[in-house]
Amino acid sequence: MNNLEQIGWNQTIQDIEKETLARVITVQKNSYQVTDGTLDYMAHLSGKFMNQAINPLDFPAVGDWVEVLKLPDERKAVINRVLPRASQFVRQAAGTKTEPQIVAANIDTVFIVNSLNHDLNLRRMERYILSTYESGASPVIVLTKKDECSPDEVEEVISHVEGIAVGLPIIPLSNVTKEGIDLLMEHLLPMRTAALLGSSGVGKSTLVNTLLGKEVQDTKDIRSTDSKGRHTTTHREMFRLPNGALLIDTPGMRELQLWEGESAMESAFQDVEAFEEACKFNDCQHDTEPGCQVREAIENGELSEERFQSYLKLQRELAYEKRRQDQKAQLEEKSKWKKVSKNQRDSYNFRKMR
Ligand SMILES: Nc1nc2c(ncn2[C@@H]2O[C@H](COP(=O)(O)OP(=O)(O)OP(=O)(O)O)[C@@H](O)[C@H]2O)c(=O)[nH]1
Ligand SMILES: [Zn+2]
Repeated sequence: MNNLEQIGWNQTIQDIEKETLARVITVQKNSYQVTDGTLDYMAHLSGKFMNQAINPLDFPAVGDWVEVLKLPDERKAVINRVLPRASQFVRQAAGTKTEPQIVAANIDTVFIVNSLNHDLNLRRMERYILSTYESGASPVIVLTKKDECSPDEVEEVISHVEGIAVGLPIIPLSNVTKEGIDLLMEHLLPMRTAALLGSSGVGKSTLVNTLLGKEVQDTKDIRSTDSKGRHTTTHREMFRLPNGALLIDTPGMRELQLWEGESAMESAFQDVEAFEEACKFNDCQHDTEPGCQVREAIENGELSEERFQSYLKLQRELAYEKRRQDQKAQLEEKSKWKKVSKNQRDSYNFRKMR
């Protein structure tokens, strides 16, 4: 097996020398850790890269394929280029700036992890499904802690989840008894990349350990008895499973917010949009209009009021985001024209002076 195949490379690209390719496994501020499938390297961005990168999305993220210059003796590398991405998770950077930030790249499947035994938040799950579709990856719903529930309880949770995760695989499992892990493995194929998404405490780190068959990710239990400062060492964010599948578990995925998602809404809310399309009037507000299929679906129980409200709320948020982005684009356009016209003035003044 070629060493790049070990980190998910399954294509041939003629214009790159294979030896110079690596995959980003950890990002910490301006320092990167990359792997060529055999060795890990500490990497930084080359001057050439810095000169070309203008957009925050140009910078490498966990899962990115990068073209590097390797210094094998020192286990160091210089990143020259980020290869085009098959998928990308984007979130807004912290603070008030309307700036996108890339969380992870080249993910094929996202495991949306929830615990079966408490705090099942369907609205949050809808958001995760939406974010996953937005990124270009496929969602799979994972329900942990099956060992703590009776079969009836498991069935009940699944029936709730089925109502919102339309057509998606739903996998109940236990990290304790390992029941259901084999079903999860069907979505962890060699050379493909999966990532974990879900709230704190649902069992993501435990799942990583289960899948790797060893303790690599600290779990809650351990962390609480932990002395301070132990986590200053680099925390790996991408793992290779024994079968060759790759698994991304990055803290960035836990703070996702919505960013551009109109087409994703269609996928995540197919059921609601189908009712909407059937309304008698094109501009139906789903309020008191005659022939409103949305209201009818809610009344006869085909659609839950909560899901419809959640759909409206997410739509409003997306509209708000879009306005903010448009505003920002307008401002940028303005300042660009200011610069252009200043240049024109300058050259005009220059001609006059001659
Ligand atoms: N009974 C049972 N407990 C589990 C299972 N999976 C995880 N746990 C426990 O749940 C707690 C939280 O698990 P973690 O793996 O730390 O959760 P996490 O999602 O990684 O949490 P963060 O790191 O805060 O995001 C730990 O005490 C685990 O031992 C399971 O399938 N069954
Ligand atoms: Zn209607």
